[in-house]
Amino acid sequence: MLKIGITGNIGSGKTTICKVFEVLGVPVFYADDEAKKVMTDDTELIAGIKQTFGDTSYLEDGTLNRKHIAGIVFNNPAELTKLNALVHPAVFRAFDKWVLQFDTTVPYIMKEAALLFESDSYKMCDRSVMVSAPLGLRIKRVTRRDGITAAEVKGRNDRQFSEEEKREMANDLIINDDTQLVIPQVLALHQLYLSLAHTK
Ligand SMILES: CC(C)(COP(=O)(O)OP(=O)(O)OC[C@H]1O[C@@H](n2cnc3c(N)ncnc32)[C@H](O)[C@@H]1O)[C@@H](O)C(=O)NCCC(=O)NCCS
Ligand SMILES: Nc1ncnc2c1ncn2[C@@H]1O[C@H](COP(=O)(O)OP(=O)(O)OP(=O)(O)O)[C@@H](O)[C@H]1O
Repeated sequence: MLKIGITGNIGSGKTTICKVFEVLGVPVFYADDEAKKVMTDDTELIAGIKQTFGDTSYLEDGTLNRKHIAGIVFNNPAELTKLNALVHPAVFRAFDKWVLQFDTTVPYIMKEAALLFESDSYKMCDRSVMVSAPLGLRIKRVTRRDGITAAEVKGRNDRQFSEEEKREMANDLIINDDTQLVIPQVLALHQLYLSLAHTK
């Protein structure tokens, strides 16, 4: 079974594109969602987060105070490094466990992660694909989707590898810039991954 990492900077459209792969029957692991899950389920991790970012990191109902944490980490690279060091190992463990449920009847699975390259998790994949879109369009999408400011989106984007670096590192590319059709690009890659899986 082939493991394909799919990434892209904030607002590139990687989740949207993964939904298309899912329609084609491809199982997808969403690392960003899993990060949120472990941060509210894993008691050791919760204790570590409270110790590092304060008790206000969680709301009274036990949910993550995302605004509080985002306010700290996206304004201070050293704090972001601490958060990543706490959360990423738990997400890696969850992925290793998730992958075990698939047998050889599944030709390939995908791991969707904003930080596939930054966190080195691409090294656990056989191949990678990057979803690319210009910054202006990504800012427009995320301000609309999340109700955060353009400056906040830019701040997060600045904490990620550049579009150019990611394009260089990825094996494959999907352009999601509102000018090129996405579905034909996904179908072409799906055929490629099926053929690679059969020759693996
Ligand atoms: C700081 C948190 C609480 C903010 O939550 P919020 O709901 O506002 O954002 P969300 O998690 O949906 O992320 C939205 C986008 O922000 C960017 N982003 C998130 N985490 C990071 C990070 N550690 N470094 C750089 N960019 C990031 C990504 O492009 C992501 O897709 C949250 O992002 C978080 O816990 N991040 C740490 C875990 C992590 O690294 N997740 C991403 C990969 S596993
Ligand atoms: N080709 C497209 N056409 C129209 N809207 C799109 C397209 N691609 C993405 N979007 C919209 O842009 C927003 C961002 O897309 P999506 O959530 O898939 O990006 P992402 O890369 O997963 O973002 P993040 O890194 O912030 O989690 C969503 O509201 C989505 O519906």
